[in-house]
Amino acid sequence: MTVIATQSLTMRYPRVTALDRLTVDITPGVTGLVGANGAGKSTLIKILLGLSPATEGTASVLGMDVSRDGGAIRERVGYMPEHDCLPPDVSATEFVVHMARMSGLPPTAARERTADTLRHVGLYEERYRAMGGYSTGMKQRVKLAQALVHDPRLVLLDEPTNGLDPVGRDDMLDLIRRVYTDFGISVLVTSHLLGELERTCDHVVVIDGGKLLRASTTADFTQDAALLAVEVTDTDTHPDGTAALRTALTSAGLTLQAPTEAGAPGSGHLLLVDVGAAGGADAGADAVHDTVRDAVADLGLGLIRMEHRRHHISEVFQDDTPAPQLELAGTRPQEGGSDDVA
Ligand SMILES: Nc1ncnc2c1ncn2[C@@H]1O[C@H](COP(=O)(O)OP(=O)(O)OP(=O)(O)O)[C@@H](O)[C@H]1O
Repeated sequence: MTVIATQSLTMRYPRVTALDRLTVDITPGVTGLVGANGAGKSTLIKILLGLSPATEGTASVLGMDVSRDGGAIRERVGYMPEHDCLPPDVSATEFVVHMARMSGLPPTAARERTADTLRHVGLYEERYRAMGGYSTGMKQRVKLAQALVHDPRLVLLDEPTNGLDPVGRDDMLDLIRRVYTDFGISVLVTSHLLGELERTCDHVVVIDGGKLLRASTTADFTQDAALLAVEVTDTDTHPDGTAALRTALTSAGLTLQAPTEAGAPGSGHLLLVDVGAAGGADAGADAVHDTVRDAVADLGLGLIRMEHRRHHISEVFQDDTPAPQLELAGTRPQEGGSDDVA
C-alpha cells in the first residue's frame, strides 16, 4: 500500500529543473524527504497537493491523481508550509478554528477539534494569546495544529524544524512521531538536515537537484554497517593501548574504521570495529566480541567500553555519495562515543 506514488515526475521552470523524473513510492508511516536547499522538496509538496501542475510524469496521493483530484486530496491531506504565514493579531484558537472551518468542519466540531489539536501540540495554555507574540517554536506548533485539525489521513510538513533551537527541534520531532503513533496519520516531513530525521522517520527519501538519490527504510540506512566501538586504557607495558589493540585486532583479521567523530574529545581513543564485515549475523557479531575481548585480555589493557554503534544516516550517505550537495550540518556530533549501547 502506498500513500504517495510518483512516476517520472518532472517540474521544469524556465531556468531550472526542480524535479527530474522522480519515481518514488511512499508507504504509511513517517517518511523523511531530505535534500539541500533548492533540491525540489517544496516543489514536490505543491504538486502532491494539486496546487501546481507537473511538467511531465504522474503522481497520486492516497490513490488520487494530483492532476485531477486536487480538491479531494486537500480534504484528506494536511499541509504545514515552510514559511511564517500566521496573522500576528489573531490568537491560535481563532486561526485554527478558521482553518478547520475552511476544511469543511461545522462550527462546533471545528471548535472542539481545535481545542484537542492545540492541546496535542502543547499550546493549550497560550491558545487565546495573539500569535504575533509567539516564539518560533510556538508558531511552528500552530502551523502543525492547523495541518492536523481536520483529521487528515496524511500530513505534508515542509521544514517543520526550521528556526528551532536543538531542544525545540527535538520536541517538534517527537511531536511529529506521535502524529503517526498516536493518531495513525502518515507523515511526509522535509528537512535539509540529513541527520535529524533518523530518529523520527521509518523511511527516508533523499533527493538532490530534483533527482532521487536514495529511498529506503531508516533501518536500512543505519544498520547497513554495524560497528563495535571499543575503548581501552593505556598501561605501562602499552603506553598507547589503543594503538596496541588496533594492531592486535587487525592481525586477528578484523576490519577497523576511522573514527567518524575525528576531532571530538576522546575520538583518538576510540576503535570502530566493523561487525558487518564479519558476517553481520549474530554469530559473526559474537565472534567479533570474543576476538576483541581476548585481544584486550592478552594485552592486559583495561576495557573502558565495548558497545554497538550504528552508522548515522549522514555517514552512510557520505560513503555512498562522495560529493553530495547535501548539507550535513545538524547531525549530532558524537562526543567520542555512541548512542547505541548494546
Ligand atoms: N515558482 C518558481 N519559479 C522558478 N523557479 C522556482 C520556483 N519555485 C522553485 N523554483 C526553483 O526550483 C528549485 C527547487 O526549489 P524548491 O523550493 O522546491 O526546493 P526545496 O528543496 O524546497 O528548497 P528550500 O528548502 O530552500 O525551499 C530551486 O532551484 C528553486 O529556485
